[in-house]
Amino acid sequence: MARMSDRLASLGSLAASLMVVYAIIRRYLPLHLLEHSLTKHSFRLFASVYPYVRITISEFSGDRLKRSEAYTAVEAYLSGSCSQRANKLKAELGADCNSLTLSMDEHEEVTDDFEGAELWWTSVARTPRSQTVSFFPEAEARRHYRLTFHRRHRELVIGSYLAHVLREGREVRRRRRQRKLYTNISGSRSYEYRKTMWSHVVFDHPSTFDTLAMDPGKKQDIMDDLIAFRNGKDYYARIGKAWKRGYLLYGPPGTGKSSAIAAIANFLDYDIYDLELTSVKDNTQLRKLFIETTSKSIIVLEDVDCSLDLTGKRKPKRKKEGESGDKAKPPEKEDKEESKVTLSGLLNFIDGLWSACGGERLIIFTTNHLEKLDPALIRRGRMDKHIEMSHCGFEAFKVLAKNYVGVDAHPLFEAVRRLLEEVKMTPADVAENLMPKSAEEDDASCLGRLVRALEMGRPGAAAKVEDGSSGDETAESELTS
Ligand SMILES: Nc1ncnc2c1ncn2[C@@H]1O[C@H](COP(=O)(O)OP(=O)(O)OP(=O)(O)O)[C@@H](O)[C@H]1O
Ligand SMILES: [Mg+2]
Repeated sequence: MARMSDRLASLGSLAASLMVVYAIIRRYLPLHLLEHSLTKHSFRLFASVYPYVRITISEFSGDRLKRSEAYTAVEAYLSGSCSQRANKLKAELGADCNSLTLSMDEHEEVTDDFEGAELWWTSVARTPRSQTVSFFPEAEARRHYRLTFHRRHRELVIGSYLAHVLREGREVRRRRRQRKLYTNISGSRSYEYRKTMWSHVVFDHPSTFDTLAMDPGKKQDIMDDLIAFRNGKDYYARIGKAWKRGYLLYGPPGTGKSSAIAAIANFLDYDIYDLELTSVKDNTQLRKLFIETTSKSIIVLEDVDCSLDLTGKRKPKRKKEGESGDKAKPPEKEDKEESKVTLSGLLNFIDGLWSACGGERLIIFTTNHLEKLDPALIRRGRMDKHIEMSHCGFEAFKVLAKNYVGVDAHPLFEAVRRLLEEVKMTPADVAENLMPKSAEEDDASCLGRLVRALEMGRPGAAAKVEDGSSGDETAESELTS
């Protein structure tokens, strides 16, 4: 594949000949009256023999405040191909701080192919000839990418290649970016003075569908649904529905609702907006919060039954079984001041006209008490998919056993299977029993602890312990063997 610089070298000799001819004409003929028109014509003549078109993409647009999105997309697009083709590369620390991201160094050229057309990208940096002293000389350089291609590819480049570069470049940037976990809880209440109502940290939760313990069929169903949603842009447009989907995760505490949300975010590679309703002043603020969310994100309302009661008057959040009412309840005054988000405001938030802006958002509610929720809030269309997170079954146990003690099969599995049919234990409790308590503890010991805990949970187990009789003789013999 010929480099653009080689092709330009041969064109250069043609241009040089033309310039010599032009210089001779200028020297010997009184052309001052005709100079303007001749210059124009000589350029036309040169353009007619110069078959290449150039497009320049500058780093900063007019105001120089923000890097142009087109430039960053081209930079990301080229970083993939340049690592294989360019000779001079620049390396910077990537978003994960563990790897280096490569990009083309200045005045370097790479060749690209697109549908049979050959195109050349050059990275150019020019330092302005000003004498001003800058503390950041690097930042002063004006950079741009130059795309050069044969004029016969003009339609292809303008019609589809540039869109391809933008799309691919954005995708590369998306893959490299760090995902974020946003919250609307803020130390200061003066949202008005801040640029955004959300604050964020880097989202780095290790939960995935591989580590999530649930029935494999149910898990696959959720994953298929998520894939259909992520690829559903055209479908949603065709059926006239905003590109968003509601999930309701319900089940007792410790069954993996929050873990499932993290697994979904990791699976889709989306950001999470964790919405704390009790910190939202009113419906207007709720709408603002929604508008400020970006696409490719999950908006989460945890324990929605505790955030808003069915009459629209909010209750303090996080008031769960075992928690004292006083602890969870905010001061009286604050309650009165902030009880302005209504049920209808929340319904609007989920599927009002504003909720369609931006697209590609998943809204997930979690609750421990499905029966407490207003049917309007969870009807299909608002919460399209209802997922029950239930007590640990044998299949879910196998996932936990693999993750926590690294075993796929063990003689104690049969006892666990029988006991799980009888005893309701949450995956959180199963996981806690399986977790080795010291570096020396082996898999049999961890599984044995789980079997004993399950035995204790059997109906009437306490009475049997008191009268000295054993619960499950088979399990007992497997444990001692
Ligand atoms: N299905 C599961 N798969 C894997 N781990 C689980 C699962 N359920 C619970 N766990 C473990 O138990 C812990 C608590 O789970 P999680 O916070 O997801 O429960 P939850 O349903 O959100 O509970 P709550 O209703 O109290 O918010 C997690 O840190 C995780 O390690
Ligand atoms: Mg939770």
